[in-house]
Amino acid sequence: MDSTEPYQLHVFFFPLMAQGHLIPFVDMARRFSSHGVKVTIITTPLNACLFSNTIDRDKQLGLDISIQLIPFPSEEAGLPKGYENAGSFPNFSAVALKFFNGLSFLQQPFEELLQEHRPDCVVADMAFPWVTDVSAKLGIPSLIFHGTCFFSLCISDSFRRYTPHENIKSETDTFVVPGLPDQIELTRSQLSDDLKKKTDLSKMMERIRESERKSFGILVNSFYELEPAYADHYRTVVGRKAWHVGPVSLSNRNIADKSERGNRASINEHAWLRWLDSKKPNSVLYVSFGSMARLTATQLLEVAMGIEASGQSFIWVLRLNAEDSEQRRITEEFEKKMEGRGLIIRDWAPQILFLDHPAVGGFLTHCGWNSTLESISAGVPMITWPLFAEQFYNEKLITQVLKVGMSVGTMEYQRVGGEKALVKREVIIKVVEQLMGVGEEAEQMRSRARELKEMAERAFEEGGSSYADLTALIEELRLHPRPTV
Ligand SMILES: O=c1ccn([C@@H]2O[C@H](COP(=O)(O)OP(=O)(O)O[C@H]3O[C@H](CO)[C@@H](O)[C@H](O)[C@H]3O)[C@@H](O)[C@H]2O)c(=O)[nH]1
Repeated sequence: MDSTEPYQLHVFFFPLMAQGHLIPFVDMARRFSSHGVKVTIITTPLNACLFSNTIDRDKQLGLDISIQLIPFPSEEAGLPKGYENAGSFPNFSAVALKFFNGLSFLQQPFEELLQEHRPDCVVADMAFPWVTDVSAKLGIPSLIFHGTCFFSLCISDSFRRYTPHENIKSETDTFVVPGLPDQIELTRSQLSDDLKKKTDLSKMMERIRESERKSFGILVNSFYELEPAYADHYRTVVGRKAWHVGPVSLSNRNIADKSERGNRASINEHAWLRWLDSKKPNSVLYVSFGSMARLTATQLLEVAMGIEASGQSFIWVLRLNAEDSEQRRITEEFEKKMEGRGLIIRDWAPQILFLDHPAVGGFLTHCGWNSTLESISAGVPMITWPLFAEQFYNEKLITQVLKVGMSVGTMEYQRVGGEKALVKREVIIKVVEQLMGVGEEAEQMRSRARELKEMAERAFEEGGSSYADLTALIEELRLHPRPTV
């Protein structure tokens, strides 16, 4: 190598096997690679199939990026063969503990890869808290990725620090989350059980925090201008070193990468594009609950009836339970009735292409952070319907801080795959009409959403805050002592 050339860093990326984590991880890895870093993504065979075409295209463009496979420990974890991704299980709640416990079996193959390749840095999902120690043994710095925004990381920190929820008797009384830049209120009913009592998952969260403290820092898929008060709060009050590198979905520049992102879409591109092209700007509502959630038959019916009565054109991405004939019947009948006015997509949609289409004017979302940030990056206001994880926190950022969304008003934390709370059709009709209508509030939201889109693009481009943070991180890693051999 020419001695004037900067040293080429080698970074391992190790995502959790769940679409909400795998997708931003792959985007992030590709982003590092486009900055001249040699990148290796570590995952299991069935997860690799979900993005290997994209990586092959990057390689053809000359990027130094590759995938290293390790076996998924189905047998050791007591899980059926052929399921390697959290979103592929019909009822993830029922197997979540086995799945997370099973992740520890990945430690040995991961350690062997580290020994063999000695990368300069590891970016690991928070779900692998052992990575920090394993890497430190070899003198390799590790960065942790949570998948969510600064805002929600700050709320989680406040719960740990002040435990405000422990002094509240009622599940439905609101309380203020202490110590934050804004007055954010939640109810106990919106919190996960793992926060309210000691469970195996809450013990795992303890290990995650410990590994965070020992790590080199945190990577965040967000941009500074979106949540400046929370980015500052996280760095100064929570006290973690953090780099914001998002919105990482903007790493996908061409149609092939966008349409195959995370999976192969289950609808032909010409069919949906022709359909959306035939619609007026901002006239279509996009409805999706992410990669994990499955609504009950009763809830599906309420959504269907609500959308029908609202008179709104729509695209609805459905994730059904294969064995539930009632779900199939309801949605098939609805699909027939709505022909022309609505497009129903089963399993997987090219979400970022939909959100980017000028006809899409609103997104009914479960507030997963990726969907939220993708909607913001596309300038699309949201209807918020949080279900689980940190989605109730994200909802507050959307509706209260950024003011680019309206809530359906759900109050109850759900288990993944077992959604029970019922949002009635009347509520759906009202909020759809409000967001997609011509009122002043909706107009202001659309205008704020457009501003955020521009800010997101600027942050990601050369000269922007996310670009600068990534460049600074790469420089800092270059100065870090090389791993021990
Ligand atoms: O048909 C689909 C469905 C989903 N997606 C993509 O899949 C991702 C889904 O991620 P997200 O919106 O964050 O939802 P979940 O899959 O539910 O994500 C989990 O992980 C996130 C990151 O930690 C958390 O914010 C969520 O609460 C948690 O449920 C997004 O990139 C979507 O664009 C598609 O492309 N097509």
